[in-house]
Amino acid sequence: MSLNPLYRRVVLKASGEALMGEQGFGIDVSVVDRIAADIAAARALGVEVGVVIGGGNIFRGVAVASKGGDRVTGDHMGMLATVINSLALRTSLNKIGVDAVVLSAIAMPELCESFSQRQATSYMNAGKVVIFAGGTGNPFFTTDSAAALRAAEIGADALFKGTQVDGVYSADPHKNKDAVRYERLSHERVMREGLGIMDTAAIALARENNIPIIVFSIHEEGGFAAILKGAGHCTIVDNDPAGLDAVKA
Ligand SMILES: Nc1ncnc2c1ncn2[C@@H]1O[C@H](COP(=O)(O)OP(=O)(O)O)[C@@H](O)[C@H]1O
Ligand SMILES: O=c1ccn([C@@H]2O[C@H](COP(=O)(O)OP(=O)(O)O)[C@@H](O)[C@H]2O)c(=O)[nH]1
Repeated sequence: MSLNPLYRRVVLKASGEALMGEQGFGIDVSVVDRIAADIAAARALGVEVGVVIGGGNIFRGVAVASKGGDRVTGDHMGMLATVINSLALRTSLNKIGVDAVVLSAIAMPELCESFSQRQATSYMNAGKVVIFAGGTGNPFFTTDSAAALRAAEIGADALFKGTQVDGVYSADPHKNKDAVRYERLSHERVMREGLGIMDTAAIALARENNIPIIVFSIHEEGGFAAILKGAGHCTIVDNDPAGLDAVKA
């Protein structure tokens, strides 16, 4: 049976902040369970899925630095937060019968395996959901950059950014109610206009490796699989082969 998803292998970047639900901090298990169900639906289409989760629901290094603390230690704490979130997602996936493994950029063998490109590729070939924990393993980076990096390393066809908003806008829609949503635009334009949906390092890495970025709302139940079937609501950021540069919704 061919289900013909748009992409064969993808990396999903799931917002850390989304995991806290209405609580304002930490992990709301019902939200993690729902994201796990969305990943299961993507797997059911035959798509190989790698996942990077943020840590903003628990800790961000910049928050320490802004109060005069040590940025590097703060970033270490942020990376640990992504491991906590990754373990929560693995639990939710296993609970519904999805085979999932956590590979961490920071070695912590009692909790999970360490990341290597070879091991990650081998698990993905075997149909496991691979959760990339610990970001890039380096301070001064973000989980968006980690997602772009892992997508390049495992040869993903697309990077899905599941975030708080339903696409890329002409300005931050949380700050500007007149912002217009794009249907499609180039990596180059996102960088040129400083559209703050993802950090520039992540966009640049995706552009250099010709990886499209699909920006969609992580809060939309079933949104991930719907986009994979060509039906969902999102913005596609790609290398603009048609020379369109940007198409407004
Ligand atoms: N041009 C833009 N289009 C869409 N969102 C934007 C834009 N500029 C800034 N944002 C903001 O970026 C946020 C997502 O970025 P980020 O902090 O990386 O979230 P996440 O927690 O999902 O990783 C959105 O919630 C939105 O408020
Ligand atoms: O490669 C990385 C990835 C993450 N972080 C730290 O982990 C925190 C949580 O990640 P992020 O802010 O990307 O999470 P999200 O915004 O998706 O919740 C960051 O603020 C950084 O402090 C880091 O130092 N290096």
